[in-house]
Amino acid sequence: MTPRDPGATGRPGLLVEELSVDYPGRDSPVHAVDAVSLSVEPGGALVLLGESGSGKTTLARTVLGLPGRNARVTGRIRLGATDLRALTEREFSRVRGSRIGYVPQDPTGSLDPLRRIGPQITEVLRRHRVVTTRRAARDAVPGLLTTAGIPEPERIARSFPHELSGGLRQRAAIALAVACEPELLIADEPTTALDALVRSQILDLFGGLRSRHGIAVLLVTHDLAVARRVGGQVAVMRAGRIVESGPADQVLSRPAHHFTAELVAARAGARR
Ligand SMILES: Nc1ncnc2c1ncn2[C@@H]1O[C@H](COP(=O)(O)OP(=O)(O)OP(=O)(O)O)[C@@H](O)[C@H]1O
Repeated sequence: MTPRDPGATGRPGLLVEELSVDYPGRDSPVHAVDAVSLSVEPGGALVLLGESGSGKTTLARTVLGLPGRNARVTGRIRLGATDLRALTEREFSRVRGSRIGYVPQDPTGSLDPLRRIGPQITEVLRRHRVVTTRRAARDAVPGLLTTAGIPEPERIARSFPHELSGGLRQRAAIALAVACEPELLIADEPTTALDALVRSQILDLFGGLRSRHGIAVLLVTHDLAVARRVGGQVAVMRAGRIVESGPADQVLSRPAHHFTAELVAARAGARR
């Protein structure tokens, strides 16, 4: 991957304005996301922090263009100069994987269990025309696996997902997500299934992708420790709304909103 100057465009990588997502409910609509505005600049990180059901995943999936068929979406979403809400489904499928990478909680959600890691990456590179020949795609694989912190990339490229540890599988999923050098990487609870050491290593990897490649990271978590480790900005969500946002160390050390204070206190209580 080539380094990109994080501030080169001088404009926010991702800009979300007044975004609302409703689903039909039994009696009245469910306001899963309610008039949310946020931005993530190139090379920056925004952690969406909140309890289960607060709307984090719905927000992330809507930015990915996958809010669900029954969703009613209003508001604006821009990536660089592109109005994502104006794209057709066909146009959006070209943006996903090339300009927006996605890392799910469970890497088996993005890796094909029946194919070796290497061919999965070459297929993405060729589908999005990052390279034109099979040979060039194959040559790019070890470097991409190395970028994702994978040792022995040639051996891993020949492995099937089930032959890898959970941490290596998640790294392979990250390599797949950043293969086309996206401007934005969306990660939804990417470390929940991993042990503490591997979790820290993966979160540090996101830091490297930000600083060295200028990728903007939008990370969804319910875990305060993850938000602290990622650093950057935090937006605390509750019932579809952002109740507080700002630099992670500030928001998590000196919360201004009582709900954030409760989250911090609950975490401190759980550690005692
Ligand atoms: N496709 C859907 N149809 C109907 N309601 C939905 C749909 N997707 C999400 N919701 C509702 O939207 C609200 C927000 O859910 P969402 O999954 O975004 O929260 P979350 O903060 O990501 O929680 P979790 O961490 O448990 O995934 C919930 O009330 C959920 O039931």
